[in-house]
Amino acid sequence: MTYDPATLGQFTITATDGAARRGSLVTAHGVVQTPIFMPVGTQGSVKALAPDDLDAAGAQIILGNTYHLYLRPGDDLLARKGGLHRFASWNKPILTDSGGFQVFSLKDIRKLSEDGVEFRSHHDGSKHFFSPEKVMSIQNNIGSDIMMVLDECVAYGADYDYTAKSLELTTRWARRCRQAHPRHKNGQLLFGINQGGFFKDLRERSLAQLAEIDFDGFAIGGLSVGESIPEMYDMLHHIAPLMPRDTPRYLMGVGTPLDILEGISAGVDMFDCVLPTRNARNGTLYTSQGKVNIRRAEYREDDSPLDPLCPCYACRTFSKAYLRHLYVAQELLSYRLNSLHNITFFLTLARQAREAIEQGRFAALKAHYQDVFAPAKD
Ligand SMILES: CNc1nc2c(CCc3ccc(C(F)(F)F)cc3)c3[nH]c(N)nc(=O)c3cc2[nH]1
Ligand SMILES: [Zn+2]
Repeated sequence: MTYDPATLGQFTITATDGAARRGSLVTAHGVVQTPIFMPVGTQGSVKALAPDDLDAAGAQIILGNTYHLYLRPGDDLLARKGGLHRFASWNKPILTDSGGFQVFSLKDIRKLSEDGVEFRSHHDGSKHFFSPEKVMSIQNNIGSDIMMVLDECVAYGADYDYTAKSLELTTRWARRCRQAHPRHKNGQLLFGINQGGFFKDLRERSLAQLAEIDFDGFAIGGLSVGESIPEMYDMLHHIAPLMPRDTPRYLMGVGTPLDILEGISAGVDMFDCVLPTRNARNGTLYTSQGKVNIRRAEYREDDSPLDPLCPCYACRTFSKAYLRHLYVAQELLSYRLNSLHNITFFLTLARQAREAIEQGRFAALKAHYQDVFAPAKD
């Protein structure tokens, strides 16, 4: 790819509406417009969708995972194939998570030390070790445009002392990642990850420590880990405004349409979530009129499109009755069409947010969707 080292990593805010920001981030594989939703492609593919589907849906950047890609096909193989962009024929930006969260989600098959984390592969039980330097090397081999530092995402409910110790380790690891990956080496940006659990003073301490390190952006980690919505929103609104203003803010693993709009209202710029593709596979579809469970018998003879306002191929071409049939018949086409629709919905939501911020009507957009997705009044 060709990029201009002078502008690489530049984040420009072109409009604000309250704390919400409309911006753009220069990466080696193109400029990313924010606020943005990033489809999750754990193993180098957004499940059931091909790059041309993602292009058609308006995806600007996809996510990959160090943990999964290291285990299979192997970051050394990816390096030999010219990196993940070429291997997966995706020529737009890629962000890779460091693998920290995935390893810590493996529960007891891992051991934590100052130097890193030892874990067993969920494929064959073989032993592996991730140090900050190792995950930087893996992400170099993957060739992602945005790399994440190795961090410890403490479990929901971790006590103050454990959380305080953990954030210090995460900061030391962040420094080692920075040292291992010189600024913008082969066009790759590096984001720090804020931790500190649900303790506001620890969150501020983590942020103060990370802000001293030269990062291209900052993520909020340790949320969407099983806490209640009010707990997540409370911490989100506390910490987001305290993060550096002139670099992107990424809220990891969030979230539902309403969570994303809440995050944008707090000043967050980047989001990722597995919901669109995961829920597509269980028939839960997001539409401009609310959630539709395509399995329901009421759609058996429904000739109307899934979402009359949606421009996606599934909504332009098929009826609810057919989409329901595919799901019930467990046809593979059901995964593809439902995933295409849900990804289009989340990307459209982000585009509508960008336009609303430019026009100073973000609060109205948020209120509209709060009505659309209000919990069913029983
Ligand atoms: C769902 N909740 C959640 N997800 C979280 C994630 C994963 C985000 C992610 C990134 C890439 C992929 C890929 F599959 F597309 F690759 C999948 C998921 C976190 N990641 C790190 N590093 N620290 C955190 O503290 C953290 C907290 C997280 N809460
Ligand atoms: Zn659609």
